Amino acid sequence: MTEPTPRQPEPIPVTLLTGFLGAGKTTRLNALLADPDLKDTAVLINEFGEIGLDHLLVQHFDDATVLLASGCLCCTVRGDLVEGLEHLLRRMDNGVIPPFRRVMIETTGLADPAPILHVLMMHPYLVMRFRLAGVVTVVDAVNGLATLDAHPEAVKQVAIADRLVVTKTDLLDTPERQAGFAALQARLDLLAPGAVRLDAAKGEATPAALLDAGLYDPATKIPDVRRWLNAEAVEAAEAAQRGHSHDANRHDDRIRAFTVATEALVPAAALDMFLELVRGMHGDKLLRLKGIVRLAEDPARPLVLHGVQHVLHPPSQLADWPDEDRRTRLVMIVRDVEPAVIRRLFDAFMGLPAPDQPDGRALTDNPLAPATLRR
Ligand SMILES: Nc1nc2c(ncn2[C@@H]2O[C@H](COP(=O)(O)OP(=O)(O)OP(=O)(O)O)[C@@H](O)[C@H]2O)c(=O)[nH]1
Repeated sequence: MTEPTPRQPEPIPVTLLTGFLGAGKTTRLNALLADPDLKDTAVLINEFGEIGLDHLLVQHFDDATVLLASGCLCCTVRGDLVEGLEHLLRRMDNGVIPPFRRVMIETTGLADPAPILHVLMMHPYLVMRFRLAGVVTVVDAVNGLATLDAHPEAVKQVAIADRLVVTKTDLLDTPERQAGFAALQARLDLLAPGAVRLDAAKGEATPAALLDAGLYDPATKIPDVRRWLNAEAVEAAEAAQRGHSHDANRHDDRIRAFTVATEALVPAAALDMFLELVRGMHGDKLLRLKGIVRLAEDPARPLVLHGVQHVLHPPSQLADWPDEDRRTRLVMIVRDVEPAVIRRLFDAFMGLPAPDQPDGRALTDNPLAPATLRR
């Protein structure tokens, strides 16, 4: 008789809380952790900010709190993060700390969030035990505009957000500040059209609104693709931007959010080649990719894609389509690359080459190209 395979525990949702220096991350974290529903949350903090976590909460979460080294940028943080997450799991699995139901990671204000997301997407063990529940970016209503102008990392933090929390709107007490805030809102529309925006001062940044930005509806555990992709908002923003000229000197004007959609079935090999090429040629410019794909080989079970720069989360398949919309839809956020270039590439791999374009010709006239693409 064969031993029953032990059931894999449900992956634990992880929320990444980011935002520029002084934007209000720790204040938000404190407010969230005060909610009784979040009492079994483990917290990883990149460094303690000036106001720190509320004293009682630090005590309360002491066993489940890991203070990461204060080295703030990219690679140095990766090892600490892996170690921090493994440490938490080990202590939970051994019964040293009570089980936690979610993890929140607060980055430093200067952090590029991509390497942190990479850990959650490609670590062979952690990827099985944790799932990304979303990126929450905090933006200061008063200083946000100047910060976006001066700091490309702040632009990136905003561009990859699933949720944007605007703080300090209570300080918009002069016409200048109000005008600055209106300009900030326009920038956020352009940079992160798919991110739901919440005003902290109006009490909108509730745990429910912030913490479950992942694919699965937390209440029903059913995938909610429409809400997760929010492709409609990205399409609407793209339409609104069409025809506008851009000042190429501004960091965020080089960022574009766009969608690629098709009714056609997508052959797995064509999708693989498309993704390989996009990651190979434009990986560092691909800030974020989310998508759902109707595979030719298995059209009834949609494939879910999620990537940040060169790194793609191992794709997963849903048991069924969650709603009537069965189109393949990809939402991409790119920097310094024209959406048209990516779209042409997608069409070329889908067997819809544009013969007047070098991209299309290179694929269709190339004797080494797969037979399905040759004319
Ligand atoms: N008026 C007002 N002040 C706020 C709000 N949110 C945060 N603050 C204040 O802004 C300052 C910075 O907030 P923090 O929560 O420390 O910001 P942070 O992003 O964690 O800062 P760093 O850790 O330095 O990156 C603190 O003095 C907060 O009290 C808000 O919505 N309104």
